[in-house]
Amino acid sequence: MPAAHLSVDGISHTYKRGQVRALDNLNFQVEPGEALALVGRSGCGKSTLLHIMAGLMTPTSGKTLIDGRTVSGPSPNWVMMFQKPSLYPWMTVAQNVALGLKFTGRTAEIAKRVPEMLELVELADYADRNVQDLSGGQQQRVALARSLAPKPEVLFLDEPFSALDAFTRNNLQRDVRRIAKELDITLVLVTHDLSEAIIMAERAVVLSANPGQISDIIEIDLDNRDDLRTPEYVAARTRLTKAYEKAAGLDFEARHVNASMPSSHADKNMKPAAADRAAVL
Ligand SMILES: Nc1ncnc2c1ncn2[C@@H]1O[C@H](COP(=O)(O)OP(=O)(O)OP(=O)(O)O)[C@@H](O)[C@H]1O
Repeated sequence: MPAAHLSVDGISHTYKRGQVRALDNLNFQVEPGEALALVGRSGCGKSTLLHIMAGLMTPTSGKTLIDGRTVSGPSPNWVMMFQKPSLYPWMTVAQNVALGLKFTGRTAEIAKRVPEMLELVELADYADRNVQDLSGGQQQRVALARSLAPKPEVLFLDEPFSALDAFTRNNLQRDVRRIAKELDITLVLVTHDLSEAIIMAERAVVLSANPGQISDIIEIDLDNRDDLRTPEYVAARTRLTKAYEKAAGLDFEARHVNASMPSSHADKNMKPAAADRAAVL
């Protein structure tokens, strides 16, 4: 099946009966097979938008179209991965991966598809292990295999790697991008981490907050996503950082506060703008 095209058409969303304006009239397209990142400061509406796009929430107004069909709820054709992989601890790796197919009534495909998926996420030797015995990164790979087994057209990622160490996170970012390209899956990813957006996505939608609006859409045109020292990477990083700062309304004081503060203290006792700056770095 060819990759899906997404269209976000005039999406607005409010919470608390209109008291919180989370999103205001968002319009953009995601091309078939494209990987698109949603970035912006905390509270700008990234998760709200992703949940709406995946059919897990109904917007106050507007709609998402996937290949011309209005998204009105969850579907096996578009799947979401979260920060914490929700695996069944009493089941083996293979059984967890099979669940995606079981839930969609495709049990006949399990015998062929599960080993294929485990191969893809480099866990072929772990099929009979209990998921509890796996590392956080390996568990996220199991969740990925489970999501991909029913051959979705779109994969939504809500900061799925943020709980992992830098090395594991880096490997997964590259592997998920590679797998999405191999399987011709359209990818939409929410991230706080601008490096993650650059490694994984061809474009980033940068949101400003209160209410969430599109501040910029940045092209990330890189030939080589493995080497983070190339001039292209540095240029993309600079463009995205500037767009993020503009959208977040970060000022000189925020930079100063952050520059004098160890990163382990970045979230505590810090003004919101400074905490955002920490997220950029
Ligand atoms: N259930 C809710 N009820 C009321 N307000 C909410 C609810 N969920 C989110 N909001 C508000 O909507 C706005 C957008 O929230 P959202 O979680 O989508 O932002 P975000 O960019 O994903 O934030 P973060 O990066 O911190 O996860 C924020 O002002 C938030 O406080």
